[in-house]
Amino acid sequence: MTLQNPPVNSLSLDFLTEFCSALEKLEMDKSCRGVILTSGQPKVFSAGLDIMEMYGKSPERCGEFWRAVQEMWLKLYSSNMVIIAAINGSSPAGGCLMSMTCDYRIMADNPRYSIGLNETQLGIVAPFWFKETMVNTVGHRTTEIALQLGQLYSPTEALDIGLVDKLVPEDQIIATATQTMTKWLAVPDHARQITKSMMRKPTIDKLMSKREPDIQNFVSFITKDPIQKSLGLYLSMLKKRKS
Ligand SMILES: CCCCCCCCCCC/C=C/C(=O)SCCNC(=O)CCNC(=O)[C@H](O)C(C)(C)COP(=O)(O)OP(=O)(O)OC[C@H]1O[C@@H](n2cnc3c(N)ncnc32)[C@H](O)[C@@H]1OP(=O)(O)O
Repeated sequence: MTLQNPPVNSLSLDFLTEFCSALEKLEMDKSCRGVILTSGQPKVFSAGLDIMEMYGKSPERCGEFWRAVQEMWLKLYSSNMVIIAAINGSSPAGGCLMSMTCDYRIMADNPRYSIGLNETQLGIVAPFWFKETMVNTVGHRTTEIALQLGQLYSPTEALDIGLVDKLVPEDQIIATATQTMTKWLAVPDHARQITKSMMRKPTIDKLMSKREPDIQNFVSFITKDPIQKSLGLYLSMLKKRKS
């Protein structure tokens, strides 16, 4: 699957809806046992959640957006397929979350790229299921530091902490992902799928049982004046940096 939402693959409501529907089709297709997730945009895997979906929007619209974010995470994290992330660009916040739901992460070895959950840098807070996905990936202590600082890691740093599994030159990323997929698909599906589910079920069940309160939490948090102000400042910083 190639992410194509120019310029930076930000995760808008429409894009998330389209993504989930495409993933569901693959999940139901018995001939599809694995997916390589990559970006069709230069330099960026995904810029994370579309900040415009959280800025100046009605509570109803924010709730609809958050349900779509939950759906994307649930579909990816609980997929029966082998999902390999070929991270061919920067992957902050929601982009990092998306990468962490995959079974294996291969990143392009380019020091200009970065990956991490940088929410606190925007004045917002990564919800419990973002946090738990990271704990499940790199452990508790590393997550505590990463989340409080809103740390973005270079590919080499990400490899050191286990946030990605392998670094390769960018032009070898798909070939490496394909070789890796062959190895993963050599394991009998049922045994691998049960094992994957055993590892991830507690985190998935926790969000499933708290979906509505999590949406309400998000809406009440994101629509608060000081949070809207922080997002506005961050957006103007992004635009200014460009000029
Ligand atoms: C008590 C607890 C309660 C908890 C309740 C929940 C709380 C809320 C949780 C919310 C979780 C949020 C998760 C997120 O994912 S937030 C998004 C974070 N993303 C970022 O910080 C990335 C920002 N972008 C960048 O750093 C760069 O754009 C990037 C490195 C990705 C690419 O750089 P590049 O130089 O190639 O491109 P530009 O910066 O020039 O960007 C091009 C245009 O795209 C716009 N842009 C970029 N990122 C976003 C985005 N995420 N959303 C919307 N728009 C984005 C950028 O402004 C440029 O626009 P213009 O061309 O119009 O200037």
